[in-house]
Amino acid sequence: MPDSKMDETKKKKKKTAECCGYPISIFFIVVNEFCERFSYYGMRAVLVLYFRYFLLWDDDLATSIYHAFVALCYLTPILGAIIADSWLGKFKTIIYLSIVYAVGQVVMAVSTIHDITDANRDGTPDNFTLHIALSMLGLVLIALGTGGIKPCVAAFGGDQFQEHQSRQLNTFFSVFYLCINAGSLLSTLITPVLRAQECGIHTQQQCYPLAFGVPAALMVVSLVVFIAGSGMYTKTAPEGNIMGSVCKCIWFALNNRFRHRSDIYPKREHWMDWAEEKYDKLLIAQIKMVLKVLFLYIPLPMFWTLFDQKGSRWTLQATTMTGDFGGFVLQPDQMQTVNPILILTLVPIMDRIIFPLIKKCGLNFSPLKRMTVGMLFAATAFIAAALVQMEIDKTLPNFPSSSESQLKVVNMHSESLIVTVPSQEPLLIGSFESSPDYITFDQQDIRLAFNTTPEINKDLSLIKGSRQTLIIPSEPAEMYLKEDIKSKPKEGKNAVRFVNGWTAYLNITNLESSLQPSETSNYTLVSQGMRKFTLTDGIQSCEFSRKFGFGSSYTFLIPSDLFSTDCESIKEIEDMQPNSVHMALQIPQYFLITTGEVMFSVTGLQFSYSQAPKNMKSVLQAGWLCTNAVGNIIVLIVAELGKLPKQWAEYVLFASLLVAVSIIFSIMAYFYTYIDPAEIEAEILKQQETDPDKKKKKETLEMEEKENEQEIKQTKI
Ligand SMILES: CC(C)C[C@H](NC(=O)CN)C(=O)O
Repeated sequence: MPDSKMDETKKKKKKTAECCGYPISIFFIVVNEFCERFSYYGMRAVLVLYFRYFLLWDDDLATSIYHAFVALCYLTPILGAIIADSWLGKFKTIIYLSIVYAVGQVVMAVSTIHDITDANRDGTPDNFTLHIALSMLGLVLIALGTGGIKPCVAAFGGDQFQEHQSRQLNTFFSVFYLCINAGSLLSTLITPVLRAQECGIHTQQQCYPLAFGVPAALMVVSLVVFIAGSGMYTKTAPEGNIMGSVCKCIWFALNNRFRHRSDIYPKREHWMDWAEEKYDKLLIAQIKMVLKVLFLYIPLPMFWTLFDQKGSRWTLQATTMTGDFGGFVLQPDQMQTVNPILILTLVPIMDRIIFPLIKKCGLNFSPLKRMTVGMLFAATAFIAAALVQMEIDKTLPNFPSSSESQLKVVNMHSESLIVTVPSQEPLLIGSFESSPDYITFDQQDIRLAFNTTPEINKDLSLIKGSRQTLIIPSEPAEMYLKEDIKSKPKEGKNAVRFVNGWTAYLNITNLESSLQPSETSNYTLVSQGMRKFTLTDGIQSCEFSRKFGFGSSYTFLIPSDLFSTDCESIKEIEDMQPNSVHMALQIPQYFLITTGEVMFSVTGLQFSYSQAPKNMKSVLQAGWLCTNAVGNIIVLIVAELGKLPKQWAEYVLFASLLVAVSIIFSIMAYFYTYIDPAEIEAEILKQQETDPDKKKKKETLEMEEKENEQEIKQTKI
């Protein structure tokens, strides 16, 4: 860094106003971070639902676009860092990219207003292409904004501290992390509630515009708060195209090393020293510092691979559990809020009690050791998840394998029936009852015999890997097969269907269409809690209520005396038991992974700042965030490729991989020597002032280059 610029920064640093030992300016930065994270996580909380139920994408497309968006959000930091460190400086970069971000959030919110294309006023958008185009544009702008400012805000916060405030600097990173999680916790709780409201101009629909609009407003607030602190910040000037210089310098070092590969040239301490002929010693030293840290980052994505499965695999696991806590009911996706809640409690405990206690015991719990322990905690969390999964597996129905088929028989006939089934004892099925459970067959084609008069023999061709129910209506000869669900219903919901034993058409609330006599409806999904169904044939009606748990499936048999018994004679057949393992069992795994996160992520954030040269702080923050993006990409790949037959086995595999990676990381960390970049930089600057060799080396190189050029010309002639 040129001396004049260093002096300028120092001069500015002297002026910063303090409160309790902290620069006042960081107040604006942490509030800005809180609002920004509220905006980001709030929008993310309802994004998949928007894809699924507004744009009507299928599950796979919705999940893939969601993960691709998250990965993009953690890849764009490198762009933001380059802009900040090389061109605009952190302050301006944060302002400009925050504007892009806010515009993105507004575009996203606009894309969710169904009325803008609902010309026929039926409550569904008429022009999906416009909504998709707007939302994709919004998401790209958001990813650019959120990712772009992310490395700059943390580093800019760090820049506000002076040399004597190193203790406060560490606390700042913890408070910064607290704000991230406070913002994420509040928005994850609030935006789903906003989404559940109904709003609209022509028709009342789920209120996505409000759920996306509030995060957009918070982003504007975040920008205003940041600008409000403008007069108080320490602003370090950008250093010119630093990334360009870094790349050229590395390229030159590699080239020069290759040109001097013969043994006659004396070895140099580091391969980057081969750039000495042309480049500043300071730049070379700075690149060495950055490369050393980036090398150390190589194993880190594995941590995020496990960490980010909270939102996917662990939430899916929660859908096979029960969330009834007596006084309140927790939905499967709400379990994720346990993470920010624990962060808010664990960060102060670690900072104020655990780490000082460890220090008091005389143990050197260095940042890299903390990160290793953090990884081990995350691995243990996955072992805990595997144990919970084993408990769940014990309660799951025995679903058919891909070569098996399963069958249940429902008798709606007025008399009991004896059914002869291949390689089974004959089944006695009472009138208006079903066979006790699904019968599993290895073959697809089976023949059933019924003791009706005359006897009926029925050849069935079952579907492999499926569960089916054979419905025997009041007229047994008209029996038919109906396909059943073969996995737990999504999102912890309950799948219900009705078989119409009433003598006329029936309309049932929540069902798509009316039911003909003897017909079986398709499944409809209902949430946990008390649910009411009104059944009517257009003349008479009655109400049927039932309390549902999580993840069950029922077939309700409607009798011929439906209205005379006021719906009370409806019979339920439990096709799938409700979940019985409690979601509270997930708390230990959340506790372990969050402890791991505090040790790994908060420390990593501090480490990336402290080990970076002054002009590359944002670049290193971006490198740190990229480890997260790579982790997310690994999740995508593993989810696609590595389908293990048992979920618990997959958890154990991930835990083992992380243990292996943490061992490698601890070895790498053992050889890492902590540095004070400012000290090294100052020393080199001092040396350079008195180095007569430098000029000579440059001259020699220039001469060599000229000679080469002449040689080339002569050869051409
Ligand atoms: C760990 C993320 C890369 C950073 C952080 N997330 C959390 O703190 C989640 N507990 C964020 O900045 O969003």
